[in-house]
Amino acid sequence: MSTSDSLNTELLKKTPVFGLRVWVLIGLGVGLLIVLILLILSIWMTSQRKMRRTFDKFPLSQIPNVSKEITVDRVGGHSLAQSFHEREGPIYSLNDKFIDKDSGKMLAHSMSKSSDADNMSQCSSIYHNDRAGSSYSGDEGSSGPKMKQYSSYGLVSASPLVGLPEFSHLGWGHWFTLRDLEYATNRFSKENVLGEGGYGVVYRGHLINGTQVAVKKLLNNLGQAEKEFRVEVEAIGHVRHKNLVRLLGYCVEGTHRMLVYEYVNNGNLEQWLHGAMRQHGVLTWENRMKVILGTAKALAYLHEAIEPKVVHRDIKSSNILIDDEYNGKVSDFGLAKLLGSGKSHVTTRVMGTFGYVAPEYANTGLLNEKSDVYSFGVLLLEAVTGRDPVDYGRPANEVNLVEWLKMMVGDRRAEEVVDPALEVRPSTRALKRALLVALRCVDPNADKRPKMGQVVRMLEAEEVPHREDRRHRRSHMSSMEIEPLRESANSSDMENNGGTSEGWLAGRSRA
Ligand SMILES: Nc1ncnc2c1ncn2[C@@H]1O[C@H](COP(=O)(O)OP(=O)(O)OP(=O)(O)O)[C@@H](O)[C@H]1O
Repeated sequence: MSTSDSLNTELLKKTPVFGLRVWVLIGLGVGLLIVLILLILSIWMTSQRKMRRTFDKFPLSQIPNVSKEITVDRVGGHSLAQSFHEREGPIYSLNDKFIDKDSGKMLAHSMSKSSDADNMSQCSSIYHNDRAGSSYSGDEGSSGPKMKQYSSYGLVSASPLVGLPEFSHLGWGHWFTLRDLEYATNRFSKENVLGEGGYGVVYRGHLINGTQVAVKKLLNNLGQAEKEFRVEVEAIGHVRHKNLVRLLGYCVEGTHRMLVYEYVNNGNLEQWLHGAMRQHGVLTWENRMKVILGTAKALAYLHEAIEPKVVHRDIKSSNILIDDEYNGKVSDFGLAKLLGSGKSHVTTRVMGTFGYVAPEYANTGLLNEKSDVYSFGVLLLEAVTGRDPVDYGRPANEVNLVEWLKMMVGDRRAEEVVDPALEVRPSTRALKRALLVALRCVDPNADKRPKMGQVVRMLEAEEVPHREDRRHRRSHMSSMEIEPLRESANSSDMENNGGTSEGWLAGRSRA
């Protein structure tokens, strides 16, 4: 028998497997193998595609660190940073750039100069320099941009990702579509409403990657041009600090204007002092001071560390959000400007909130960062006393918190102003320090109020020295810190009440 005949015979033999012949079994085996290979291939390809899509869509934690390659072009022989430094900017011009004053590095550049800023299908973005742990190392001496897509202003134009949400892979934020945010907030459901303020309704949301966010749906009757809105949001979005609520992105679609913020999960100071969060217990003195100090640092940053400086205009307890470690985070900064001051309903917003507004701002509309300092002083008094800045439920001489406080200090009754809800009272020294700072901040004379940087230093000072250390104290706490207090006390109502805060703060008893 030939070999092929014997092979045929072998193939035709029946096997114990369902009596199938050998050749049928071999065929089945090969077929199964092919199907298996195809299956594995398709699973692999699908997972690859998914991964790419997730990355494209929400790379919040995966922004590639390419800032080292950023170059800052020179304009007329000057670096941009230098030329911005040389220019005296207005208080808050969002079409301008933010610069870290210490380093002179550019924090942000508005997208208004982008050649394709008008093109909705493109996402222009900007780069930032986070003060803490910056990875920016722009080579200012470089003769030209290293990456093609940078315009000569250092702007980045991300390539259009047709059909996918835009994101700025070098900069701070995301351009969300209305659909993204509808999905995140369950179609802006009532259950997700966190609250409503003068600017619009705030919703809790979850992005597709699980990130919790707060979506502020702005009142859409502002008629603000799309480009202008985006320019301003992008400028605000770059101002970053541990104690400022982070803006993650925004949405501009039709008449919709939305801002997407990091979600801060532990209520706001107003709720802790007077409202919903009280059921979680009383905010301890230490946590109150932690929140206050964080707020002071954020304001010092806005006023003193960036150029042009930012005046918040609406410092109040409901704008101080609190995280689960009791860090205070200032929200709504820049919104008054963002939404434009010319619009009628915004006018009241620009004027801040009753009880917190500095007298000169309320009277004349004159605005500078010292108005924020005043509001901060009121906030501090609110935290110390647990009282509302204005409370018509109280006797006439107690309605206005600042006036009442001055009266109490003047009457040597400062120990009585502490929030009675506090289970553990602060030490006299800690109380003195807080009141000293607050009284200086609410000085009727704006020029005499300290800068926020000074406020931070005063709050951080280990302790207010004893009376016996007074000589020493002059060097410890600079005269800058003591003298204005005496003057402020003299110029304030306290004098009429027979005493000065400095007298009390120095531990003197009334003769
Ligand atoms: N990023 C956020 N994370 C968590 N909650 C937030 C966030 N932003 C705002 N909220 C909450 O949403 C609610 C509404 O906030 P919003 O700032 O709009 O109003 P407001 O501060 O009460 O008033 P105003 O508009 O006058 O500032 C508040 O309870 C606030 O604590």
